Amino acid sequence: MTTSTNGAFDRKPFIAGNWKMNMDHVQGITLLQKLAWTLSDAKHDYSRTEVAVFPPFTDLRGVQTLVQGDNLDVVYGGQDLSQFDSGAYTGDISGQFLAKLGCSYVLVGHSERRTIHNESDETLNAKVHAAFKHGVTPVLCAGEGLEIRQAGTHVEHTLAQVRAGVAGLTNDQAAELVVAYEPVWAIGTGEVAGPGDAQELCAAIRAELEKLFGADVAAKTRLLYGGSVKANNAAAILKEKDVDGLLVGGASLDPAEFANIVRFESHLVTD
Ligand SMILES: O=C[C@H](O)COP(=O)(O)O
Repeated sequence: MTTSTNGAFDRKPFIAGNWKMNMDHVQGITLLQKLAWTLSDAKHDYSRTEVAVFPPFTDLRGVQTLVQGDNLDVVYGGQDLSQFDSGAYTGDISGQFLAKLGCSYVLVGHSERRTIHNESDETLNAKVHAAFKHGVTPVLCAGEGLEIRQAGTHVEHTLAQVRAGVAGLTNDQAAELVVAYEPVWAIGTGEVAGPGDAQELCAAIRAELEKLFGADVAAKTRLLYGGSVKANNAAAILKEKDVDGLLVGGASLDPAEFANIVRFESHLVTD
């Protein structure tokens, strides 16, 4: 993450909490209230760092009501969407429904969807297009498992997932897209990829986007790192040039911890 001479970030930092299958709709409201109070007490500047939460589908209506009722600057999104608009797809959720609930974002291709639900690159590309069709910005997730990391093919593996996910996007869509690099071996394990690992992959993804869409587009696309992020490692990862934000799992369930991650700027050590 680099800043220009006036102290503005090249791309607006994006700190996102993925609640996964945690927090029922009552617990979710309490969590979001506590997070908003904590950030308000700390006078968090939302115009400087965007804050997003990704609750389970069943929480979204309550989150929408709280955000609207209390005028919160927190944005929110779904953890998945269907590639289809409507119809006989039992259990699936249309991007149209997410848009109607005020979702700004939707996760696409989280490793837990790729592995547990066997979602293919082709399906995920259709989901990316479905999100844009309904006016919801996709956060496309990509990253390698441990065996691929050990074999040393993690860069090519991740880039192949990204290429498949962004196929057919317009330049405007590619600029709006968010991509999250999440090495599977670092998710929920306590194993954190070092800042250098996060930078290596984010730089490679940006270079790939530049090849596909041009330098102007690639300079706008925000790239996140996710995998065992905590308040004590967030700032170091975000200091890396091509890392524009974080996708946080477990630590986003603790409002104090997550608020500290959001407030990474106060932990930045100047060289
Ligand atoms: O979506 C979030 C990532 O899967 C990271 O989860 P984690 O922070 O619990 O490792």
